[in-house]
Amino acid sequence: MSYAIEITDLKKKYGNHEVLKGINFCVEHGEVFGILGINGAGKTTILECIEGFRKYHSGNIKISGNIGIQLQSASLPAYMKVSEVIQLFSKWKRAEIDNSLLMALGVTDLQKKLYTELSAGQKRRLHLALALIGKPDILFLDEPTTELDVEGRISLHNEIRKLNQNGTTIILSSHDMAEVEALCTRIAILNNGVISFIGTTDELASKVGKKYNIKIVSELGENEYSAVNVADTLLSILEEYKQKNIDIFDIKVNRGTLEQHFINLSRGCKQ
Ligand SMILES: Nc1ncnc2c1ncn2[C@@H]1O[C@H](COP(=O)(O)OP(=O)(O)OP(=O)(O)O)[C@@H](O)[C@H]1O
Repeated sequence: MSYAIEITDLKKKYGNHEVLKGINFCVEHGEVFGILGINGAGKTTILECIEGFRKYHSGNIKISGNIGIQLQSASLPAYMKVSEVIQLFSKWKRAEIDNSLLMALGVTDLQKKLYTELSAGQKRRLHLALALIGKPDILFLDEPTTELDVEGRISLHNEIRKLNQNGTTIILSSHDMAEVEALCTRIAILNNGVISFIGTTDELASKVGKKYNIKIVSELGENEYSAVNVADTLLSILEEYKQKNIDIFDIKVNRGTLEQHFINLSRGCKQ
């Protein structure tokens, strides 16, 4: 089988700090593949090694297709106009500017603005548009929706989905399990320099077991409970509050993040 990306035994150190201790994974053509991990786990390092921006000490990286890379925030000169940045990138990539793409990403109306005048969300959109000049087969997104509000995240997620439906293979890094659940066909979780899980989010859920957090805000303050069966647990909590005549002001039920469960499991923490 031919893969879009094949990584074999990738190792990387910064001084004596071994950040990647032998990473192995493949990304299939047409996948949205997520790399997850806590701060400092090495997500950006992996992406930058694959993109060719970072040297690595050993291992192999094979890429099949042309690539587009979404820049990090504040990575362009502050006083360049958006139109100038777009022209610069299209010359550099020797590709025509795709006006329909700029329109779809909401970049058309920003062209007269200086880069420094853009909001975080507008910068993310511009960075995505720049990454897509030349129609890459494989798109790299490093924490694509950090700093965005809910509306900005949803709209960028929709654009990412559309790109994937049109055949672009996407590899993204994130700390946000909700984001990767919404977007990714498969995920890899990075932990202490190795991949401690690879598979679908459903496979991860069945591996760690589904748990929910119940938060009760009452006249006594906030109390949190963990539950596998929400209805049964909630019922018994409510009975207890009723018997003790305690006023409840608010109840919230969230699914505990799969990522946290998994990281806890792999560190041997009590669930
Ligand atoms: N240029 C560098 N020199 C020295 N150490 C570095 C360098 N870049 C990264 N590191 C270290 O390597 C580790 C992994 O960093 P990396 O940025 O790859 O993690 P990350 O998972 O992307 O983190 P985050 O989620 O915070 O962006 C961290 O401990 C970091 O301090």
